[in-house]
Amino acid sequence: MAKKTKTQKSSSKAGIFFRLKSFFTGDKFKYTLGLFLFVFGLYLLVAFVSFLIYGHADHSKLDISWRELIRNADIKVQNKAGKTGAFLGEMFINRGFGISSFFFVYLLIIAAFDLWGRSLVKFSRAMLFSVVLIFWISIFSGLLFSGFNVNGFLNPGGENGLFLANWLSSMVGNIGTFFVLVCSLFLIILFGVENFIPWLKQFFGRINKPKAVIAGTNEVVDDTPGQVEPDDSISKVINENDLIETIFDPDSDDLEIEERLDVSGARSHVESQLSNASANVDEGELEMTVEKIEEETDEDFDPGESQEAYDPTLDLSTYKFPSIDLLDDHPSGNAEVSNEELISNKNKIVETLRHYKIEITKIRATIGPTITLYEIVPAPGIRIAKIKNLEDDIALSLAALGIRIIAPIPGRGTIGIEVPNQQPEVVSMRSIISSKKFQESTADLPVVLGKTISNETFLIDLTKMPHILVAGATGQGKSVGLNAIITSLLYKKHPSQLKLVMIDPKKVELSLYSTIERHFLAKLPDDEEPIITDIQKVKYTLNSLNLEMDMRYDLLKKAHVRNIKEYNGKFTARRLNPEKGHRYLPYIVVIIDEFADLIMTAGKEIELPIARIAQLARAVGIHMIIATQRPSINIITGVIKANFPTRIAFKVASMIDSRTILDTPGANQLIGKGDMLIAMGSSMTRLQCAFVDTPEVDRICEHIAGQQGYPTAFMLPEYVGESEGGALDTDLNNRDELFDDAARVVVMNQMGSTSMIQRKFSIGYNRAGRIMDQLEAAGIVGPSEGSKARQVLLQDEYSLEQLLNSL
Ligand SMILES: Nc1ncnc2c1ncn2[C@@H]1O[C@H](COP(=O)(O)OP(=O)(O)OP(=O)(O)O)[C@@H](O)[C@H]1O
Repeated sequence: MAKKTKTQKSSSKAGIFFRLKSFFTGDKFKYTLGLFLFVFGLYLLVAFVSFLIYGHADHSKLDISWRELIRNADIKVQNKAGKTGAFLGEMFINRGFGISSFFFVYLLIIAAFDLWGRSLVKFSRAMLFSVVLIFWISIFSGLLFSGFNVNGFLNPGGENGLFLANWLSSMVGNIGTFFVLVCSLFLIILFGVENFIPWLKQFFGRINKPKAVIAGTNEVVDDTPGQVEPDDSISKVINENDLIETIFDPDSDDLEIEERLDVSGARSHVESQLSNASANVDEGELEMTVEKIEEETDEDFDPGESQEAYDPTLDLSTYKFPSIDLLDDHPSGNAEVSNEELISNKNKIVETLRHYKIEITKIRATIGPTITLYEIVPAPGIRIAKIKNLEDDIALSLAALGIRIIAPIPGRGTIGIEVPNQQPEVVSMRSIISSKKFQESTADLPVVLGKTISNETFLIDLTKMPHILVAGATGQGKSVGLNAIITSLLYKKHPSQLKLVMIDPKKVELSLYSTIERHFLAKLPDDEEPIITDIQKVKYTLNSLNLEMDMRYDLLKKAHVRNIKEYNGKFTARRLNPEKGHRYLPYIVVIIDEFADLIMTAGKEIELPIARIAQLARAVGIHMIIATQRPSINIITGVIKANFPTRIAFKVASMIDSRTILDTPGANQLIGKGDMLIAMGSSMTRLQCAFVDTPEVDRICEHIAGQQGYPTAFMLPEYVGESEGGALDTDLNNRDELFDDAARVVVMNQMGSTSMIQRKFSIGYNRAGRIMDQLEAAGIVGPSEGSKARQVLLQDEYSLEQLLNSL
């Protein structure tokens, strides 16, 4: 009996304790305290500002004894916060820390918002820096105003500041105190201001940047954009954005070559060279100079050097980036378009148009790697649609395939006729990897695809795309295109920064990358093959990527950041604690080569996880590139299309296919062998895709695989298929031994997240999922809400303990 009473007493004590605890950790208390701090902060602000304005007038009153001040209502002060305000101003500002006391107002207000669950800044950090700044400013002001009061009453450093300043200068002298203050200010900025170091580096980099010297001359040119006048010395050089335009007079056979020099781009002129392989050709009255543009390259470029060394790369600190020598220089020279070809094409275009009574005032040709763009300016009054309709007639008269009319060319006020060159140029991967644009790119996931019609290297940042759909009939360059994308990434990214998920139902296309498994590939824990070829495994992998995405979102939320870049920035600045589950997040690029096979076999089971990744994964650094030979509407469904804003089309069989992929005709008129169109939003660009052959890819993979790698491939979270996971253990008599602890964690954090349980207890996803189901069955959390955390149904630990006792 006595024992029972004792137990009852102790359980009622525990009850009071829990009730008190849950009151002080409960929302009501937080909101009330928050309100109190906020109002007090505002009051203090009014008191301080009034003190600065009216302190002079109130000063004499503050000498009266405090008891008298309280008792005698006739004693009035001008401070808008009354006598208390005047007193607080005197205590905080004059006797305390001077004007830096305003930081107390700041701290009160951010503390209030923190309690209301709307963190303006991280409180502990703000607190630390405020305290440091309070001391710094008060000492500085104490030193500056030592010996006199502003306005006869104000002590800007406060008594504490004055005391510390006096003490410091007695120890190290006024000069020493000044140095101490300057050094400490530097440290405050160093630790307090994000990105201060990169800014500093950039600043010193700018000061130290050597002046560039034009090759072969002694001329020194400042490397600042827009500074160089187009004088004789630079008119000989041309950068990669410059192009040679051939301007024709439509009525004569004369050919006038014009060099268009981009003055704004002149800074790169000094490093680039135009090889003036000039040839004068006499053809009757025609005199013509043919010039070849050589795009600037830097064969000595070692991508390894351009990488900023930062923490995650230290895992494999000896990793050497592939060198440019692993790539071949597929010799085909530059665009070999003869003058005869240019003139004959021009004549045929003009004649065909004349035949249909279309007069033109100007015609201009721009020679690209595989096609030449003839731009025409029609005479006034000619309808554009009329020219557009002549596509087939012009193709017939030129006896060439792949003619495309762009009417009008956006932003140029001309009509473009793209005519394939008789001898197309192969754009080697080597030439574009060594291009200045790629080398100097600061994009997070830079991808060089090839060259535009004006011989510019075309570079995209995959993080901005953010997912790409690639289509093209068989043999038109799709696989080469995918290899070009992967190669670009491998040349710029360290294994710690990038992971590739390779899905290849055709089993042959991506198999050559299996050797870089331990460096760049990601797979499911129980997968043997790093390249996923089996449909069932593809389903699991895509679902697992969804889980990875959800886990990454949880981490981003915990870190109060919006995207992977900010998250990794914070992580590398050591502002996120790995013990709390934070980790460096590599970008994940998912590559699917033959998407049609997957959709035909598994339909929605494939389409839905892909669509979900495509909709949500951009912010967490997961990007997808999916390729198909069969761009029909049952493969590229509306859902897929809506979520893949960037689409690449190699030559396709029909106009319908072109419409399916690009929403417009055009891809059916391409000439194959890497000739492609890339649509990004409303803009469309024709490119010659870079060519990278299988032996080159092999060499790159060998180079990477020969180096020290991680012990395994990057492991994606374990995913249990519905068939296996259907019989989840929700029998509460058979609870997991971590059930009680997991319940406490969930209630304490008020967050029903499986990945949180997984992290806290270092258990696999399956077990964490099972515990979550048991928590649901016990009524502790609500049902699953997809990617969102589940609702927690118990508000405090006291109710939880009661429930656990009753189970
Ligand atoms: N960018 C390019 N430059 C020059 N030639 C190219 C280019 N791309 C592809 N080719 C040529 O076309 C051939 C077929 O290319 P690729 O293997 O990429 O086609 P595909 O579209 O992937 O075909 P499939 O769908 O059957 O795999 C290559 O072997 C090469 O000879």
